[in-house]
Amino acid sequence: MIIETTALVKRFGTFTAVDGLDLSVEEGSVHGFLGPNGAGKSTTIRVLLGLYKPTSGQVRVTRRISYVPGEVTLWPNLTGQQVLDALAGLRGTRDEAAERRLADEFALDTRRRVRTYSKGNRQKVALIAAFAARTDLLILDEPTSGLDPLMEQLFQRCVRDAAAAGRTVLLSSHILAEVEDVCDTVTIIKDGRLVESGRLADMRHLAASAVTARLPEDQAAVIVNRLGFGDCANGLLHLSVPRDLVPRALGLLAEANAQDITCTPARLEDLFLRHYAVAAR
Ligand SMILES: Nc1ncnc2c1ncn2[C@@H]1O[C@H](COP(=O)(O)OP(=O)(O)OP(=O)(O)O)[C@@H](O)[C@H]1O
Repeated sequence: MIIETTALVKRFGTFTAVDGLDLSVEEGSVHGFLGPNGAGKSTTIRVLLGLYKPTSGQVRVTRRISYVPGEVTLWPNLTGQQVLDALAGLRGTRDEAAERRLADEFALDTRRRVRTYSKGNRQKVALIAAFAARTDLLILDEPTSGLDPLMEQLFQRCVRDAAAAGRTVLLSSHILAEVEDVCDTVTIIKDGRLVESGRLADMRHLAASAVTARLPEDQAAVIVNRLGFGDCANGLLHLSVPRDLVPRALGLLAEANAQDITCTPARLEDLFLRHYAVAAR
């Protein structure tokens, strides 16, 4: 594990922001870090970075980290290039060719002063510095909130490239499609506690597929009866089918000569929203 926290607690006065969190991130993985507002993601990340001292619990993490926050604040009077120079100076190692290539791809004019940059452009400076650095771990805390869709695509490619190069990525995000596209494992937290953690593929398996088909109501009723679930309205049958029962359900529909059969695999969005809602109760 490149990140491992055990029973991590972080209190601010009497308020407990992180409440006994076990977070494990395997080396080489792209790990999504999810949870509703105020769940404790940024606080956990700040503990990992050494910016906050844990109240109790253990933290193990590599020291070779690049970090990109959601709100990037930089020296306003420096140009983008001077900021990249300064960050490289602090880090001590540098791959200037990679920085130039990324600045080009992100279409960032590094000759301009940071003061004149939009939120997205400030994020680009931090992302370029992070991706170009030769660090083992990228900690990205909602890093794409200011990026347009084209840049979001480029961001996702950079994450995949980082993973292909053997680096680990911890990505905190509210953009579920982004997490679904780039992450292989996720941790969901709420109120500073773990709700769920594991491989995305396994979580998908736990969720139901949506099956619809058109067939006469009496035949639909037979299928609903045999499966033990389902709703039929206006000749359209709706089934929410656990993954392992999908072949059986489709077999029954084919036997009954159903028309317009559709089968949609579980969307992670539904799964996450369910988790958020369950956790919020
Ligand atoms: N320095 C601080 N002092 C007091 N309370 C804090 C401090 N930092 C965070 N908190 C509180 O801890 C809780 C967790 O905040 P945190 O920023 O870690 O959540 P988050 O999961 O990152 O949320 P979001 O998705 O909105 O960014 C919040 O209720 C917040 O108000």
